[in-house]
Amino acid sequence: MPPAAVPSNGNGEFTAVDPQARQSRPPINTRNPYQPVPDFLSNIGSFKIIESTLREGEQFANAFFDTAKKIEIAKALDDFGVDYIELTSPAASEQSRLDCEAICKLGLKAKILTHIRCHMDDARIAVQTGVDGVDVVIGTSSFLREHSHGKDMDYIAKSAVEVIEFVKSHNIEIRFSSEDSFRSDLVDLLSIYRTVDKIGVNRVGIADTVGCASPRQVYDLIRTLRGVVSCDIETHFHNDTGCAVANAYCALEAGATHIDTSVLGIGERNGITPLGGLMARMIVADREYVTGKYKLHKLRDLENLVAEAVEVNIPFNNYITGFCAFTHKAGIHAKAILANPSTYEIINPADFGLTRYVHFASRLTGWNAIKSRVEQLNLDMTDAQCKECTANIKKLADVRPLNVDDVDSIIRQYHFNIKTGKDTPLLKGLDHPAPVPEQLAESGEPATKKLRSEINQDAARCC
Ligand SMILES: CC(=O)SCCNC(=O)CCNC(=O)[C@H](O)C(C)(C)COP(=O)(O)OP(=O)(O)OC[C@H]1O[C@@H](n2cnc3c(N)ncnc32)[C@H](O)[C@@H]1OP(=O)(O)O
Ligand SMILES: O=C(O)CCC(=O)C(=O)O
Ligand SMILES: [Zn+2]
Repeated sequence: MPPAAVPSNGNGEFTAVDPQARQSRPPINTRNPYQPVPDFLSNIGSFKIIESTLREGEQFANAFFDTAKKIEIAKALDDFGVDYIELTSPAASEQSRLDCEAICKLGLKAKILTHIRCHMDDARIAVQTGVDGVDVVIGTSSFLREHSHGKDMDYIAKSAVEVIEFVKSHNIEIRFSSEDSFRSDLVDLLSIYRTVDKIGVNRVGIADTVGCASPRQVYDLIRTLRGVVSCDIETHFHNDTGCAVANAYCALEAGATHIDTSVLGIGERNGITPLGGLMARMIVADREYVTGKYKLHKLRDLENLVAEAVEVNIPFNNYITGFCAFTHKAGIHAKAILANPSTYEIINPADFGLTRYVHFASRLTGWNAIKSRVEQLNLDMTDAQCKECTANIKKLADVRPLNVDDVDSIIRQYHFNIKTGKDTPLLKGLDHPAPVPEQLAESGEPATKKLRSEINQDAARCC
């Protein structure tokens, strides 16, 4: 069972948000002043998602989905609001075929696609499954023509036409894609796309199969293709060189209409554009479109479902749902976040049903964060006292990692001391006499045995 994707409120003991303090804060900016200006090519505000967790995602090294899990994932994707769900080829195995039929019978809102080789044997099986559409692919780069299927461009064009016409004759949506598009000859590519567009293919697909493309290359190729075909353009980006989200965005800017994703980005090698990463990028570009179309608050559950199914943890730095994606630590950040979250947040966690956290238990903590914590604890301290108390906290934080309880007891003890008029030297906040550094380090030992993420989680609370 993977850990919760974000720091939870745990036992809920700190729902402590001071409503007064909250009201006095300026509202979060919901409109991004840097939102891109629409242009005639861009589909930033009208894209569709082809969700391939159940096809590309099944190619992830750890993936095994039984029928029940596939159905659960398909329903969750549908509920999230993806436009298409792409399934493994029914030619891959008998169970793959049966699963494809079973998912087609669910009556989901999303259109169901299956993904096949450019071959009549596969096409004949695919059209019998009940899918709404068939995604056909064949390699066009010299690598694939030589080392995969061994066919030349004439053969590819001929078989593409045959398969497309066959699928169309069954009144099923059809897409034709070139595998390894970015290492294919541009003239070959444009020529085959023009051919399939003329015979009425619904979409053409561009695939960065090896993850070699840069955003600029993507923009150039898609913009050129946009001038050649009139059908929709789907794009598929592997993440080997870290550009999968950026490439998807550039493709939309250049006129692509559909983006392939998988939950958590799972797929061959290190995978493709992650659904959550795409949502993060697109909500900044067009919040209205994204929030109007997708149930973003379901993202975390969807990711947990898939993470559990393929037995991985959600990465700490995952887009949106990584445990620290909305945790603010350094004092300078914390102060500004408390004043107006948009200062250091381009995404509002509430759009995803999530909460922001302010970390206030480290040597980087500033007095503004402590003051906010003092207010959450309903204690009465002046700014000068908050500053002195912060100095105490820093002193201990220089020796060992702290958690919320450490800081709260320093604050409470400090508060008790000032209210009772006791002399309060540094480290006066500890319940016991000021420990020497070795004792502090020792008392920190159990904490250091915890995962650092757990410690950090313990050290931050929602603001
Ligand atoms: C980039 C991508 O992710 S593409 C999608 C990948 N998806 C899959 O591979 C689905 C799962 N695959 C499978 O179950 C199997 O590979 C099958 C059933 C499709 C084919 O299995 P096999 O016949 O045993 O062949 P094998 O997998 O060893 O090799 C691939 C075969 O497909 C052919 N081929 C590869 N790509 C294509 C293509 N796009 N169009 C037509 N034929 C192709 C190859 O020439 C090779 O056939 P050959 O051995 O007769 O030369
Ligand atoms: O069919 C496609 O467009 C993409 C196939 C694929 O997974 C890839 O090329 O990486
Ligand atoms: Zn792929």
